Amino acid sequence: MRRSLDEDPLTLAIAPPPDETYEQRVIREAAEAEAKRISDEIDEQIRKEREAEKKKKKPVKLLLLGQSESGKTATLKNFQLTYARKEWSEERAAWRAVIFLNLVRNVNVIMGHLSSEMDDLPYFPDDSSEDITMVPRPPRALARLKFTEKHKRFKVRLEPLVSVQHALESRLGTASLELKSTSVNTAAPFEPPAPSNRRALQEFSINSSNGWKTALDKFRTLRHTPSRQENGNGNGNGNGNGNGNSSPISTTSRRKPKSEEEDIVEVIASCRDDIKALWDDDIVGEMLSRRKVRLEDAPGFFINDSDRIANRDYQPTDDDVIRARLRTLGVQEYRFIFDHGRTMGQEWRLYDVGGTRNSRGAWYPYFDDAASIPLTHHFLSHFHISTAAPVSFHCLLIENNGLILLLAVSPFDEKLAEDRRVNRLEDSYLLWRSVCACKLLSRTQIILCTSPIQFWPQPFRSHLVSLFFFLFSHGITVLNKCDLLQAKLQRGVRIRDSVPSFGDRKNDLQTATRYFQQHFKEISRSNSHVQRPFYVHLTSVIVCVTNFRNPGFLKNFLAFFFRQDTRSTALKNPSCGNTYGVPI
Ligand SMILES: Nc1nc2c(ncn2[C@@H]2O[C@H](COP(=O)(O)OP(=O)(O)OP(=O)(O)O)[C@@H](O)[C@H]2O)c(=O)[nH]1
Ligand SMILES: [Mg+2]
Repeated sequence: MRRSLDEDPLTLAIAPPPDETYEQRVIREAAEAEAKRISDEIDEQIRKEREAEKKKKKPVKLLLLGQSESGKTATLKNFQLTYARKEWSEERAAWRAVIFLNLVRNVNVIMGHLSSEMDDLPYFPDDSSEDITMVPRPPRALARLKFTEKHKRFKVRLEPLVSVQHALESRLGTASLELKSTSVNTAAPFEPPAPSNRRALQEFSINSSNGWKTALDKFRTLRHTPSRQENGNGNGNGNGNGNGNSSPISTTSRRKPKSEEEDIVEVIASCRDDIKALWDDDIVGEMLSRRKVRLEDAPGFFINDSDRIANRDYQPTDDDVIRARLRTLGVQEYRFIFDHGRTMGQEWRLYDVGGTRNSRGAWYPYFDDAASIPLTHHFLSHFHISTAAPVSFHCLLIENNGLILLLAVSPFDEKLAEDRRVNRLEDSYLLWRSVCACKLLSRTQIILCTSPIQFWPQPFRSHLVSLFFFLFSHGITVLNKCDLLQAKLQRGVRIRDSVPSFGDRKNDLQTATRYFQQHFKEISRSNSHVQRPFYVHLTSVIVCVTNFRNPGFLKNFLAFFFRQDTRSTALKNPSCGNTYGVPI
């Protein structure tokens, strides 16, 4: 049975009264129009919010690549420091152990050299399978150094730091140990793995549970859960358990973790004056220079800060954390929700990889934008590359997002830690060439950094991410490890001695950076399947300072970061790049 329209209860309810006057009708219709306007406004608002939500939800994914020690993790830390401050400050204290380890390890390196020099022996750092011919030895023609009682005392007093190093290493896990050798002898691991290098892939897993986060977590857990451990010992009090004084820390010690940590701090603090005296000692300085040991340029160098760090109350500063060195293992995924700034609420996923040659095989799956299996943290931690897993199965991470390749030019005269036969710069060239030639990446914009931005003055650091936004759209070279490069050149290290093709060019920063950039550009041009735009930007602190003397640069630099629409302007106008970049 059909009801007539007049009988519909809703229609009846909203129908105007039958005796409505003309004035009443005008008022009613105006009210209805106003209600509709408000309703439309609300709908529009909801639509906009949904759109914004959709945009916001799409995370920005960024893959950080580069050889070991090129500064990938330092770059990641810069992101975190700038845009996820809460997480950063929660984590900062846990870096104390890493910084202690970095400090102690450097002291132990000096002590190793000192002992062998005093005994007139060559020194082989750690248990590395170092080629004897590559170990720097003092020239025989020089007179023997005059060691005194003071040096003997250093040996005795700083001896406990060896055990401290081992204790810290065992706490922090594999990431705290630098790789000393590898069976992989190629810089280009991203070709689909041939049977011959599948073995290398097997050596590690893609795992988010073995990186610095986990290393730090281990340390944090130990610090925050003393009571559980203490119960086992039948004594509920963490202090004064009669284990004595600053005796060397034993890795096999069964003492409570909290007191072990206190012991570590105690030993380091008690060695403070000797560390300083050792570093300031002229004979030791002469010995290191004869042996061509430049600890100041090495990752995680903190001896100059030992007064502050070898201290019971020491708490790491932001700079300390960025300078701290802990190797990345496998592939690590980090998620940041930016907690302020223009991109507040935006989720970023950064993928930090291990850069040693034997780790690079793990990068390949991350280039694959053919498949699109969503990758979660959980998934990562259970995903292993094995000889059985076909590479095509590996999943997309980078969709239409970016990739930052960090290549250091400053170690032009250094060797890879994992393969002492390979020059670092040569490895960088090979790496860059294979990334350019990689078909999977042929349409990916690549950001080539020659080091992270960690040594920028603080005010400029906060623009790091904005810079990367810009770089995303370009595929740009950022030459950024100029602090070390310049220091090296100023000390008189000649590039041509390590890079013969550099020839008789001027041995200064500007000439060197131009030369290296040109080389990278040539490699890109001759190896890329699809030509990429190639701009060069100098971003290290030293170059920044130089550039800031140029008002044009400063104006553009600031305008670029502070104006909402500058990014698109810069994109439309390629000459913009030259204002603060270097045309080559
Ligand atoms: N002086 C100087 N030191 C840098 C620079 N970039 C990185 N470092 C230091 O070099 C060390 C290595 O940097 P990381 O960020 O750990 O290198 P990585 O690329 O993550 O290395 P892997 O994890 O082994 O692949 C750290 O102690 C950094 O503080 C730079 O531009 N100048
Ligand atoms: Mg790293």
